[in-house]
Amino acid sequence: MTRPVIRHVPDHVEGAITVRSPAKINLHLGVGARRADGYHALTTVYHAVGLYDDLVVTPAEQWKLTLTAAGHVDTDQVPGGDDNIVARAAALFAERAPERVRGRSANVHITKEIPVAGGMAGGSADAAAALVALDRLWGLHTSDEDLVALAGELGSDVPFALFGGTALGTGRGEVVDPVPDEGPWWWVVVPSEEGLSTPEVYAHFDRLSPDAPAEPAYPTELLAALAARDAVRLGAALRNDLQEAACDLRPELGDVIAAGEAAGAVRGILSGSGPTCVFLCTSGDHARDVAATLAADHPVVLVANGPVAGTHLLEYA
Ligand SMILES: C[C@@](CO)(OP(=O)(O)O)[C@H](O)COP(=O)(O)OP(=O)(O)OC[C@H]1O[C@@H](n2ccc(N)nc2=O)[C@H](O)[C@@H]1O
Ligand SMILES: Nc1ncnc2c1ncn2[C@@H]1O[C@H](COP(=O)(O)OP(=O)(O)O)[C@@H](O)[C@H]1O
Repeated sequence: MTRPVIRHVPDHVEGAITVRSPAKINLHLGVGARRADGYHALTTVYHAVGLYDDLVVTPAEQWKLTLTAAGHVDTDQVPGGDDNIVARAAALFAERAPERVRGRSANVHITKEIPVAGGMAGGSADAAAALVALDRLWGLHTSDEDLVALAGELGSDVPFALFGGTALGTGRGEVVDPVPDEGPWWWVVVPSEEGLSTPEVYAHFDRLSPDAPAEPAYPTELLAALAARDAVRLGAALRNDLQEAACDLRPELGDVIAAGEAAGAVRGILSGSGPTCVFLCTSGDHARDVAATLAADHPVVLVANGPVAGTHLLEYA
């Protein structure tokens, strides 16, 4: 581990613990051919931005999961039972450390700001927060290395939520190496009312790109632009190999990207598998100007900066 991934979380807490996890965008999403295990080889540059989900976790006799959300979040799309990725995180601990988890449960309340099925890894953020909070609440003392490994079992994007910042993702996205990035970069975020399914976008990518290379494109110029702290250069280097497939499934996304660029953004790009579109701006004021223009035609327009911290503690009792 090149640096601690979880900031300021004590090893063990007795009462309630509130853990925060950020959304991500992909500054570079190089997608290779589908592998034998069904996943696609990726070379991606993850970037954590300031939209967050918070989990409040308290000890309880029986498991209970509740949810509240910002107005732009479609909570109907979030499963309440065993399919919720937070419940899957708890089940994974129970499977790996049955004698230590036996007899323990928790109440988990999620406060969601990250759009659901939006390509911003909101579920992954919740999973990362749950791993950290339940580990502390149940006194499991899981090492950072093991938490990252468990995160990778829950989803390809989950390890990055633990790291935050800006990082290179390889493998199927679960191998995370932090990249120096002093930022700040300013983004306008335009979610869609209806989410897009990540597997469907990857499947459509396969149809459109039957000859995708085994080795995805490497982001040499993008990493240089980050180091140079040059927004125009960074804008030109943004790349998302899933964008064509997502825009083919949802043609209106091309119009959203064009509208943001017409409003003066340095560059617009799809976030992950979409449908959220993000727009690079040169400053906070510039982002607010672009957001104000876009807000005339789009019901939800947010401003966020990055890079921000990965999963971290807000408070505990
Ligand atoms: C596209 C990306 C880009 O960062 O993000 P989102 O748009 O979902 O946020 C990720 O690759 C999504 O990661 P995540 O959402 O964790 O995916 P997983 O749960 O691991 O996998 C869900 C499904 O996505 C497809 N999948 C995922 C990762 C990958 N490298 N290749 C794939 O083909 C597979 O069909 C898999 O069954
Ligand atoms: N805690 C959770 N928050 C959001 N979605 C969840 C959660 N648990 C399970 N899901 C499921 O995961 C799917 C993908 O959600 P999400 O992580 O928000 O999007 P994306 O993969 O596009 O970044 C949702 O459609 C939902 O069915």
